[in-house]
Amino acid sequence: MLADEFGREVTGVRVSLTDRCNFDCVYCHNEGLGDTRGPMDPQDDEMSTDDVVRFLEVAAEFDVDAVKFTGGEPMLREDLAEIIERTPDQMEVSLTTNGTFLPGRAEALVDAGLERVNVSQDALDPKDFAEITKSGAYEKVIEGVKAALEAGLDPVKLNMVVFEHTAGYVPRMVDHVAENEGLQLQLIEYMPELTGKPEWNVDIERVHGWLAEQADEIEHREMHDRKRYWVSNDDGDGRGMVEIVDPVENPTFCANCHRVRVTHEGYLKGCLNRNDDLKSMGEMSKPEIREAFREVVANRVPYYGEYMIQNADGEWELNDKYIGEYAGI
Ligand SMILES: Nc1nc2c(ncn2[C@@H]2O[C@H](COP(=O)(O)OP(=O)(O)OP(=O)(O)O)[C@@H](O)[C@H]2O)c(=O)[nH]1
Ligand SMILES: C[S@@+](CC[C@H](N)C(=O)[O-])C[C@H]1O[C@@H](n2cnc3c(N)ncnc32)[C@H](O)[C@@H]1O
Ligand code: SF4
Ligand code: SF4
Repeated sequence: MLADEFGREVTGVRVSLTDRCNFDCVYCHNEGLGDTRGPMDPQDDEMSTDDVVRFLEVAAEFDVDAVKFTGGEPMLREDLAEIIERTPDQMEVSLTTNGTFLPGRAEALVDAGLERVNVSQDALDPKDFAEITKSGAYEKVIEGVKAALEAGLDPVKLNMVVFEHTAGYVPRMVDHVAENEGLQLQLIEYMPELTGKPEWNVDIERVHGWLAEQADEIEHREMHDRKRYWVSNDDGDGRGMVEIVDPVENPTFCANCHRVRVTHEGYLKGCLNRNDDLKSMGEMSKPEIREAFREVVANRVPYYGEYMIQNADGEWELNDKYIGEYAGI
């Protein structure tokens, strides 16, 4: 297994299969690569099925045991089932999707080897949903969640970004997962770095505080040291798990970051928040990909805590050490 100089072993990879999307969510960071707006048809810049599989085979050689497929909207890839089918057996396969294409396709993905799915659902109301996603596909997403549960995906996590437009929904979403078996809720701290709208920020500590009051039990997940709150519904006959993903200015989160990313164009990337460490796999052979993977892992640094450090006033700023060396400025 490969580890960086901060002792962070790389156990997972996060592969973006496309930057195309049928939604236009107001907050979207597109995995650190900007805009998803553009043509819906397959694009020449996307990794081919063979490119994705070749990379996964190399990652498996380094004992990587989990892959997350994401995007853009990964289900726009017609070859998704084939990619999953050809993913090395040792890897747990999960998918993050907006859910609209799950109806009619969830079962085939499970047959191919998909084990878990996260579906982005930021509201429980079609009007609010449309405002956030710029799409009227609310019913399709609800159908998608149902299809995922019926296909046996376990758990089905609902992803909700907590920001100005959604913060008021948190209690209803928590009840919703407590009342519906098979669902879990993942509350994602809004990342303003990549959207340029700091005014939408919500203090995630307040959400932690509220959940701590509601919870029967609190756990820590190994990945990112994320907190998980187990909450019962009002009638006491249902219980749901709520996980908080709170990476912003959180050195503990970064210290427990064990994944390398791959962009849809086949660039290896050591950190979501950085684009100055990209390494193209282009036409590389397997031995060359092995070398590139080693190099990207070796150059990984915890973003908050090393790449960005706190000054005397407690503000985060770029560590001088990386100016020029990585940041290219
Ligand atoms: N900054 C940062 N954000 C992350 C990281 N991992 C997840 N996130 C945020 O959380 C969002 C949701 O992640 P998902 O793809 O649903 O899944 P996950 O939380 O990574 O993994 P699972 O919970 O195991 O399914 C991502 O799109 C990011 O916004 C990370 O390592 N760094
Ligand atoms: C980029 S999307 C790609 C997968 C798929 N299209 C979807 O929406 O689930 C992956 C996740 O990133 C989250 N996300 C996007 N922009 C974000 C931001 N600015 N802050 C926090 N999370 C964000 C979304 O909510 C979604 O759950
Ligand atoms: S569905 Fe996912 S990729 Fe598409 S715009 Fe929304 S968050 Fe971004
Ligand atoms: S180092 Fe920190 S910001 Fe970068 S991907 Fe890992 S957890 Fe996210």
